[in-house]
Amino acid sequence: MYVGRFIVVGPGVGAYRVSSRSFPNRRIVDREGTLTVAPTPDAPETDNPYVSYNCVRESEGRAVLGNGSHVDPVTEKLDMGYPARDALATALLSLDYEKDDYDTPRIAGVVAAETATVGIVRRDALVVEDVSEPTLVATYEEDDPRAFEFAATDADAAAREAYDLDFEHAVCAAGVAVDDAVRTAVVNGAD
Ligand SMILES: NC(=O)c1ncn([C@@H]2O[C@H](COP(=O)(O)O)[C@@H](O)[C@H]2O)c1NC=O
Repeated sequence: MYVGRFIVVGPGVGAYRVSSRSFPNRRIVDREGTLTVAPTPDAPETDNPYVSYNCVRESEGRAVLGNGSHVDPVTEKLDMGYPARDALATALLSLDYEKDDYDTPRIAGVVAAETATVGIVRRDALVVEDVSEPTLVATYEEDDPRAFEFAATDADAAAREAYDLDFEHAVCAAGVAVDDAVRTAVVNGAD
């Protein structure tokens, strides 16, 4: 099954995977703790505004994950002191779903050591909820957050598990683990 981009978030652990039919020539680059989805050097030029963005950022001991430019305002709202629910709701609603051929939803999560919050804005809904166990939400098909079996407890394992999940067209994945610090890891398919 093809679900496009997806996140899995739960207290203390999270992952984000880029799956892509249309733009497979991409990778995740680690720039001092901010993880950025970027084209590989051999990628064809594109004017699609939705395929390069920060997919993981850190805010005061929490990790923010998501599939587009909304990751930045979610992080900035957290920095300002907004609760995770409000940071997600504000940023997702203001940017809304992507204005592409698929009305692609924006998905995001905030992972703290003991808590996690997941969000999606689709054409028909804005959903933001606190979750107490690993929870999946994706851009297509799996676009209602649901509890999801996810064994990883550290960042490397989370990135690997997300990359290896049985959804089509894996491109690259990021993992996060949060306890007294935020740790990140990356798996790039091209490596
Ligand atoms: N975040 C991403 O990495 C991303 N990659 C592709 N998209 C959007 O989704 C559309 C469909 O892409 P695909 O056929 O690869 O699933 C693209 O035209 C683009 O507008 C993205 N936007 C949201 O997921």
